[in-house]
Amino acid sequence: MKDVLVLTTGGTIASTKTENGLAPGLDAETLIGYFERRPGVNLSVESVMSKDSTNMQPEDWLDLATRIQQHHDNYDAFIITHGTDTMGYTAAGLSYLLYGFDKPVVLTGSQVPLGMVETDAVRNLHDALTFASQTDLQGVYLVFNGLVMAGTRAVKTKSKSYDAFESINYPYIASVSEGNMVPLYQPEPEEPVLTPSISLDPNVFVLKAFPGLTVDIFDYLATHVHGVIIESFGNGGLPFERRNLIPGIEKLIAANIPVIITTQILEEGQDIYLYEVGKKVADAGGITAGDMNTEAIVAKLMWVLAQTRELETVKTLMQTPIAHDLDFV
Ligand SMILES: NC(=O)C[C@H](N)C(=O)O
Repeated sequence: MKDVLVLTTGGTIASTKTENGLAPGLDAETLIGYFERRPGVNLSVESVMSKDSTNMQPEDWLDLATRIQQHHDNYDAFIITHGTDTMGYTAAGLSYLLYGFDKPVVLTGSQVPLGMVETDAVRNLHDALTFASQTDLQGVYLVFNGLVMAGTRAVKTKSKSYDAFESINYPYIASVSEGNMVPLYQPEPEEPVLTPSISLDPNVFVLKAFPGLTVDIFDYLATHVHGVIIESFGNGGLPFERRNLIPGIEKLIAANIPVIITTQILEEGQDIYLYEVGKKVADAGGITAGDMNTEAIVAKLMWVLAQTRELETVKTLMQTPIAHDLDFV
């Protein structure tokens, strides 16, 4: 018998029409009624919160991770129903917070609420249950529209279609349909090298570069945040002519604030030394995030900063592959 705990958090999957637009309203017992009963699977449910995932913040990831850790011995697998808008962030956040967790944790949700004829929720619930109850894999995964993705690699790329999520820079783990799972990729086992830690420092900032960005924003960042993520251009470049941003990076490093460099380009990661515009960023102390996505970098940096603010250690941890988040830097 497999004991599976469903944790509900809200999202479109649990939403109903209100005079203010769609909002979560479906209670956990009603939601669990939509799962089909399967021989050998015992389902329990716990309502954690009832939020549009837009309102979910790092404290909510901590709440979920703590509960899952507390329930570790009582269940074989966990399913979290969640809004799609920030599900990629929560999946990444839980991947770090539950570092070394030896059971599957599966997030799912829907683009159309349960109870509407065209809903994708029933399918996603069934598929999440199929994967959660059949897989031998451990750690955090996201199941959507028949595909299973690593929690650190799932990015929402469509705002309305059923195939809302893509696995970025990493193969899909499995496909799921009508109770059957077809494994597509066996993730490399990762040697546990770190101590698990359920803590976060949410004091980070994501800065998206654009032509015309001026360096003065760095003065504010240097005195207000503990870590900065810059979504640079292309392979990791930032301008060094006219509105030169390089002194801004140097200022942050001098203030002991790590500067993580990622790219606005969704696929294929970056190669920071390929161009002069990237090498200057690296020489100024920018820490390349390789092929990690922004969702994973945000969550990882919060997790790392809660453990250390020592720049070299932050760099080492950020560039250590965790939960399949990173293939190269
Ligand atoms: N499809 C969804 O779930 C979107 C919703 N706004 C949410 O993230 O909660």
